[in-house]
Amino acid sequence: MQKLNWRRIVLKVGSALIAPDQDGCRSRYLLTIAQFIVRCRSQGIEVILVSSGSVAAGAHLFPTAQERTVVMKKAMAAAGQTEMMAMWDRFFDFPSAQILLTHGDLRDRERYESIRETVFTLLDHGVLPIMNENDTVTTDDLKVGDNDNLSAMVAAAADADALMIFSDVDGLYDKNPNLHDDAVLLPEIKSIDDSIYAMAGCATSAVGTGGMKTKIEAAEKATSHGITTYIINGFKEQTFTKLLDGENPGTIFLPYEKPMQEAIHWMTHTASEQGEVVVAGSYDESLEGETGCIRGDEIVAVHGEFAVGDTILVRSNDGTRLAKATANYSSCLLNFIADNEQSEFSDKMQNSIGPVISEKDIALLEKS
Ligand SMILES: Nc1ncnc2c1ncn2[C@@H]1O[C@H](COP(=O)(O)OP(=O)(O)O)[C@@H](O)[C@H]1O
Ligand SMILES: N[C@@H](CCC(=O)OP(=O)(O)O)C(=O)O
Repeated sequence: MQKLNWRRIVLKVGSALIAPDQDGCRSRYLLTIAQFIVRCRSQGIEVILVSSGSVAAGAHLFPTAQERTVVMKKAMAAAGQTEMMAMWDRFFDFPSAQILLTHGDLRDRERYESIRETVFTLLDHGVLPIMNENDTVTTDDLKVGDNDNLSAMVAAAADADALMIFSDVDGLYDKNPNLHDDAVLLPEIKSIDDSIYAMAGCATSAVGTGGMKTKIEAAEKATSHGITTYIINGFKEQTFTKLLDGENPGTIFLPYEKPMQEAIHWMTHTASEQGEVVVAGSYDESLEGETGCIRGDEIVAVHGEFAVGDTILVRSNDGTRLAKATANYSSCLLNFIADNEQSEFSDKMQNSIGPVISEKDIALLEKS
């Protein structure tokens, strides 16, 4: 067998593979995935598993449930997660560890660093991290909402070389293959633009969450961090043989040639802004020329409440999203600077505190 040149990979397993009959966990497909994990580890490849399926796995424990309300799904997830972890654990003769998280954890830089450190420590000690969204505690504001995007955030946090999204189709087709007989499989995607998103339809399986759209979003997040991304069929054994032979069994999304630096990637794709600073200048005037230099007299308005170190959105007054950045000032102080007519005051502040946003903590956004 040829030696694969991945150092660390993230595998994302969809609900349909965990509970194909929607009647509790089944080992039918997981056994092959588990064998793949064992083979990768025996070649020295570090593996992180993102496993969906807690709701699908737990549903059978609530036979009298009339409807799948949000609260009912949370209860199913809480109960199903235990069954699912027990199932995974049975396959391995090495330890595994459960990490449940939300977007609230990933978008907070301190908690994000803590997740990274824990994952690296587990890997250093040969423990398999198994991750999922913490469905029981999520709210609309706190959740990632789908494990495709979550797995891409995890892959970026873990500095993985490859992200493999195992689904119930062979890869990305030019249209939904479950609805169109003439759909064509696309083996390689060099760059992701609107035409790629236009191919994605919704999930047609009973248990899937995001369909192809969230998988393309995940591929965009991961490839922009230099992570090769696969969408592949987890139901077929030959998928795993091909992967181990170094072949492409589905769709491969090629990584950016110039990947974003880790902190900028986190700010662009994982952090969400706590507030907004509206500036008078245009994109080029405010940010491209002297990156990070926003003068106090350029600030038109400050929206939301944020503290030093929070992520903010910089927007021009024509509505264009210019950048995401780490705030060096609180919203309270920036409001004061914006309201103060005398520019000497803001100059004095900036001379002592520094620029409103710093050059190293700024992610320029597309003009949108
Ligand atoms: N262009 C497309 N190519 C492939 N599958 C597509 C496409 N558009 C929509 N789909 C649907 O996406 C489904 C996979 O997504 P989903 O059901 O969320 O799976 P998972 O549980 O693996 O995340 C496929 O079964 C298919 O019905
Ligand atoms: N956190 C949820 C999974 C949500 C999800 O993204 O599901 P899927 O589309 O099957 O990957 C669960 O464990 O049921």
